[in-house]
Amino acid sequence: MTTSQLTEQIHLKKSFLCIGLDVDIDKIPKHLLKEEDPIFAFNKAIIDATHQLVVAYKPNLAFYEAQGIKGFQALKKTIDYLNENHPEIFTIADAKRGDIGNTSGMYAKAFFEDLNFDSVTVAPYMGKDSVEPFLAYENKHTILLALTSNEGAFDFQTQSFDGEELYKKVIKTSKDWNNGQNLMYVVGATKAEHLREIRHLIPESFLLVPGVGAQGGSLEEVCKFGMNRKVGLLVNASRAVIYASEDENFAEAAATEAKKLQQEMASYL
Ligand SMILES: O=c1ccn([C@@H]2O[C@H](COP(=O)(O)O)[C@@H](O)[C@H]2O)c(=O)[nH]1
Repeated sequence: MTTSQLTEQIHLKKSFLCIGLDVDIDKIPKHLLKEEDPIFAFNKAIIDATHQLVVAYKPNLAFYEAQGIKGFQALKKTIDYLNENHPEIFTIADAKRGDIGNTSGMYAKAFFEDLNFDSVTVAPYMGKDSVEPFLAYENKHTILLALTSNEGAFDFQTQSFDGEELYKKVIKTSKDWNNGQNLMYVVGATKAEHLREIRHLIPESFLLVPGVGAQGGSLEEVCKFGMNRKVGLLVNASRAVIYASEDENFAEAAATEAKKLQQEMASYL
């Protein structure tokens, strides 16, 4: 999917909401446990109930890897279900990968060819040759961790080296990498006050913004400081949406929470 197609969807749906499919088997409604594949059954119900309200879904790989082969099968079924039924929805493998070049090439092949995600999150700290294998894929997107939503972001990312904060150095340096037009960046909603400066560095890039909902980030502030003339934002909420209810009505409850976020987003567009 191209970024223009993604922007079209944002305007069509009046939404830049991404739902995080972070499925913890211990948190899903108990009646689903008798299904052959409870994780996929949960995801399918959430997708069926919310797809008109969102422009992206983001399964976080940790939740699937934690379930071994069954988790991988559920992930594969989920991405296939999305690509077959909702090809207009942007998909993000939140995997935070990155390694020496030939290994990164294998990660890129796994997420872009085999699983056919539109994008994957990548850690920048092994540098250019660890990221460029992802960037080489046309119409696929590499979402680089810039300023993350967690407290530990202050340990390294906001520390100054040669008078410049490390996350800014990451952003500036990455712009010169081959196929840098395929980059997007992760900026936590909990760090919204940094978005104005980030927008000076990358006025046109899409930002994936996790941290509203369970982590307490403000959607209003994210929009105030982070929105560009083409919107340029994908705001993620996982737990606050998918675990809105533990009962049989969990998918409707998720849709209600997603609708609240979508309506607030519509008011900022
Ligand atoms: O800086 C980051 C990068 C990634 N994440 C991921 O986003 C979701 C957030 O989940 P919530 O339940 O809405 O808090 C989760 O998959 C994180 O691993 C992030 O939170 N911050």
